[in-house]
Amino acid sequence: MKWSWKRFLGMGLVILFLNGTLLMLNRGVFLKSFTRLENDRAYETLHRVVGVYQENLAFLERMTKDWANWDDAYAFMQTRDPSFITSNVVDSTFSTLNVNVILFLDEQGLPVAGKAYDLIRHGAVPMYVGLQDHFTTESFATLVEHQRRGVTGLLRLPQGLLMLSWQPILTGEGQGPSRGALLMGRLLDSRELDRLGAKAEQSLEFGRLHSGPSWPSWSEQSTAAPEILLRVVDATRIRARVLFRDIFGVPAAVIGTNLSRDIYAQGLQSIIYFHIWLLVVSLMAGVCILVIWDRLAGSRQRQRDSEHLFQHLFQFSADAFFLCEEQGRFVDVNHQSCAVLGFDRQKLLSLSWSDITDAAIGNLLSRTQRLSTAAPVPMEATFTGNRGRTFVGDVSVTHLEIQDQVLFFVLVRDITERKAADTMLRKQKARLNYLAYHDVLTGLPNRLKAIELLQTYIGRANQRDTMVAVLIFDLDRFKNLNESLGHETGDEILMEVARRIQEMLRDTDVVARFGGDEFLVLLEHVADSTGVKHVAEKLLEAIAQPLRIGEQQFYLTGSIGISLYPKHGENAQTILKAADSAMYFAKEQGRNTYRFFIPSINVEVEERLYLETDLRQALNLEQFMLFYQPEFNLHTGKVECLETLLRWQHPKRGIVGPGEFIPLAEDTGLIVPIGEWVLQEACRQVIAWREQGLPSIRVAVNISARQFRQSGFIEMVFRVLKQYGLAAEWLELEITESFVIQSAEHALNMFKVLRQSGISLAVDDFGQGYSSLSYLRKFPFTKLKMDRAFVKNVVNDPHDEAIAAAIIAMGDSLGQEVVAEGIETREQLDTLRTLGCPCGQGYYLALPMEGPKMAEFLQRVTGDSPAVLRAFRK
Ligand SMILES: Nc1nc2c(ncn2[C@@H]2O[C@@H]3COP(=O)(O)O[C@H]4[C@@H](O)[C@H](n5cnc6c(=O)[nH]c(N)nc65)O[C@@H]4COP(=O)(O)O[C@H]3[C@H]2O)c(=O)[nH]1
Repeated sequence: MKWSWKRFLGMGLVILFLNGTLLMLNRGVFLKSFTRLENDRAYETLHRVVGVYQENLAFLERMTKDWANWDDAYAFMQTRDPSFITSNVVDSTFSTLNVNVILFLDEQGLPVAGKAYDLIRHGAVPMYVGLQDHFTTESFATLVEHQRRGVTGLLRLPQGLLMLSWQPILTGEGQGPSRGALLMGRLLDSRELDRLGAKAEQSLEFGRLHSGPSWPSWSEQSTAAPEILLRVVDATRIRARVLFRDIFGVPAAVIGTNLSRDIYAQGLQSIIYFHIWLLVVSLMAGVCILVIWDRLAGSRQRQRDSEHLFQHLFQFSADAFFLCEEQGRFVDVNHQSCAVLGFDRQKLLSLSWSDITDAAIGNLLSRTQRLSTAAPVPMEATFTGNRGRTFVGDVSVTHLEIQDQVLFFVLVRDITERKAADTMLRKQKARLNYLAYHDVLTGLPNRLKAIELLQTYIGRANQRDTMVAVLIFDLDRFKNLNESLGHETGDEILMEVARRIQEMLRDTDVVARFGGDEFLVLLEHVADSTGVKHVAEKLLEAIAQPLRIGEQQFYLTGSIGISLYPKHGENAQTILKAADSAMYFAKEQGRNTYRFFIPSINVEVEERLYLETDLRQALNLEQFMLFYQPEFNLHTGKVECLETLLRWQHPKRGIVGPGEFIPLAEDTGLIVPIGEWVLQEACRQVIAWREQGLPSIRVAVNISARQFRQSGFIEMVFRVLKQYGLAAEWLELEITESFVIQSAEHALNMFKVLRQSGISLAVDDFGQGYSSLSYLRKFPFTKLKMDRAFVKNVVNDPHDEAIAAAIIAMGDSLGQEVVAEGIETREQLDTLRTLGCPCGQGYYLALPMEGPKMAEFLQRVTGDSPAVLRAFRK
C-alpha cells in the first residue's frame, strides 16, 4: 500500500479542527450549564444561610414576644418592682435564652431595666452604649408605627451587630395599653456566625459594613430582606455573598462564602477526557478510513488497469481470441482473430464457432476449465477462414460466468508453421538418431549401436545362462586396395562385403560396421564354439568369392577374431578387446583365417604394439640395413641380379627379418618412407660397388603394394635413380603376384611407364595366385620369380614339378625370365636345370649378404669363383 502522507496530514488537521470546534462548543454549552448549576447551588447555600438567620430572628422575635406578653412583665412595667428583674433576669436567663441583652423600655423608649451578658465569658457586662438611643429616635417611632407588630432585625452597635427584637409589653392576653417595650438582642459574633454556618453547612465569612454600600450593585432597599450576590472568581471558585440590612434598611453586614467549583472542574475534566478520547478515536478512524480509502482507490485503480491491460492484450495480442456464448456465437473477437481468418470484425461477429472450425463446441465444453482456477486444457483444431484459408490452431479454452451467463474464452494460436517445423524436426531427429546409430555407407548399425546391442545381449545371456559370440572381421590389406583403387571403389567393396555378410547370417544375428574395413558380428544364445566356428568359416567363404566391381574382379580375404561372453570377458568392453586381439592374431597367423581369443594372444598383441613403436623410430635411428642375395644364371653360373633384402638391427632383438615387420610397416604406412630408403640405399650401393671397380650389376628392390599405390611413386623412383646417377636398366622392381592380380588393371599404366624408362619388372612369389595368362601377356613384366613352394617339392612332387615346368615354359613363351626362388638343395637345382629353368636363387647357391660381403662375393664370382661354379658344373 502506498501511504499518502499529505492526505494523512490533511485528514489529521481536519480531525483536529473538528475536535477543536466541538471542544469550544462543548465548553460554551456545557460549562455554562455547569456554571449555572454551581450558581444555583451557591444560591441554595446562601438561602440556607439566610433561612437559618431568619429562623433565628423569628425565634428571637417569638421569645421576646412571649416575655413581652407576660402579665408579670406587664405588672413590672407598672410597679417597677426590682424583684421581677432580680428573679427573672438572671445570668442563666441569658444562657438559656441565648441572648446578650434584655432591656425593658418605657413608652418613651427610655430604659427601665435591663442587663447585658457576655455569652462567651459568661458574665454580665455593662449595657451597650448607645443602644437605648435608637429607640427614642423619630425614625424608630416611625418604624414601630409602620410595623405595628414590633420590630425585629439587625441593629448596628459599636460592639457589633445585634440581632434584636423589640416588642411592646402587653398583658398575657396581648391586651394593652402598652406599658413600654421589651428588647432582647443577640450579638452576631463569631460564635453565632459559626452556629449559623454549622446550621447552613457552610463555612462563612463575616464582614461588617460601617457606612453605606461599598460593594457594587447593592440596591437601596427599605426591606430587610437579604440580597445575594455571586461572582465567579476563577475556574475553581465562586464567591457568594449575602447582604444584611439593619432595621432601618441600611446595609449592615455581609456574610460570604467561597464555593469550590467541583461540578465545573469535573465537567471540564470530563469534556477534556472525552475530547482526548474523541481525538484518538477519530484519528484512528481517520487512519482506517484513509487506509480503506487508499485500498479501495488502489484496487479500483488496479481493476481499471487490469481491465485496460486485458483489453489491450485481448485486442492486440499476437494470438487470436474469441469470446463466445455457450452455443458458440461470438460475443467479441480481437484483431488477430480477424487477421488469421481473413474476416472483418463485423462479419466475424455475425458467425459462430462452428462456422470456422470442425472442433465441436461440445468438445470445447468438456475441455474447459473455469477461468483462473487452473491452466486451460489445450487442444488442436483445424480452422477455415475467408476463401477457404485453413490453418491448424492450438486451442486453449477457459470459461467464465458473467451475470449467470456462461462465456467461453478461447485462445487460438496458429501453429501451422510450427507443426511443419516440428515434423521436419522430428524427421531430422530421426535422421540424426539413425546417423548416430548407423553407418551411412552400408546402413548397418555402427560401433555405438553395436556396443549397445552387445550390452543388451550380455544382459539377456546373464538371465538365460547362455553365451554371446563376438566376431570382429577385418578385410585383409583393404587399406592398400582402398588407396590404390580410390575410395569410391573401396566403398563399393565395403557395401558388397556388408551385403554378403548380412545375407549369410540369420535375422537374429547382428552385423555392424565398426569403422573402416572392420565389421562386427554378434551371435546370441550361443551354446558352444562349434556353431561360432561354422559362422566364421562361412564368413571367410563368403568374402573369398570373387568380387566384381565394374570391369574389375577382386579376390578378398578377411581375418576374424572371436571372443565369447562370459568366457573371455566380463563386460562389453573386455569382450570386444578380446575379439580385437584375436583378430590381430589371425592376421599374424597369415590372414584369411579366424582365431578364438586365448589369453596369450594379448601378449602377442602387446608385442606387436611395442614393435610398432620401435619401428616408427627405426628409420631415424638408422637401424635398417640391406642384405643382398644373388640370382644366378643356372646354366652359366653368372650373377644376373642382386635382390635387396631389408633387415632391421633392433637394439634388443638383434637382426629382425622383413617377415616380422614388413606387414606391420605396410599396415601402418611406414613402408612408404622405409621403401624409399631401401631404393636409395640399393642405388647408392650399386654405384659404390661400381666405384670400387666391381662390374655393373642389376639390383632388384621389393616394392610393396602400398608403396606402389602411393601417389608420386614413379616420380620418386626416377628422382632416386637420378640422384645416384644410376641408369634405369640397372634397377629391377619386384611386385608380388597377389598385388598384380588385385590391381593389375589399375597399375597397368604405371608398369608401362616404368618399363618404358628401362626399369625391369619382376613378379614375385609367382604361381601361388593363379595369375591369368592374359594378364601376363598384357603386362610388361620382364621376370617371373617362381614361388618357393613349388621349388620345395619340385624333386619329389610331380604335380609341383609340372607346375614349375609350366611356369618355365610360360616365361619362355612370353619372353619373360624365370627365376626359381628358394633353391636349397643340389637336387632342386638339378631338377630345375633339367626342366630348363634359366635362373635361380636360394641358400644352396648363395645366402643373403651384407654390402661388404657381397662386394667380396662379387669380386670372387666375377673371376669365375670356383665355389659358385662348382655348383653349376655338375
Ligand atoms: N627358405 C628359404 N628362403 C630363402 C632361400 N633363399 C632365399 N630365401 C629368402 O627368400 C626371401 C626372398 O625374398 P622374397 O621372396 O622377395 O620375400 C621377401 C620380400 O617379399 C620381403 N622383403 C624383403 N625385403 C624387402 C624390402 O626391402 N621391401 C619389401 N617390400 N619387402 C621386402 O620379405 C620377404 C622375406 O625376405 P627374407 O626374409 O629376406 O627372405 C628372402 C630370402 O632370405 C632359400 O633357399 N630357402
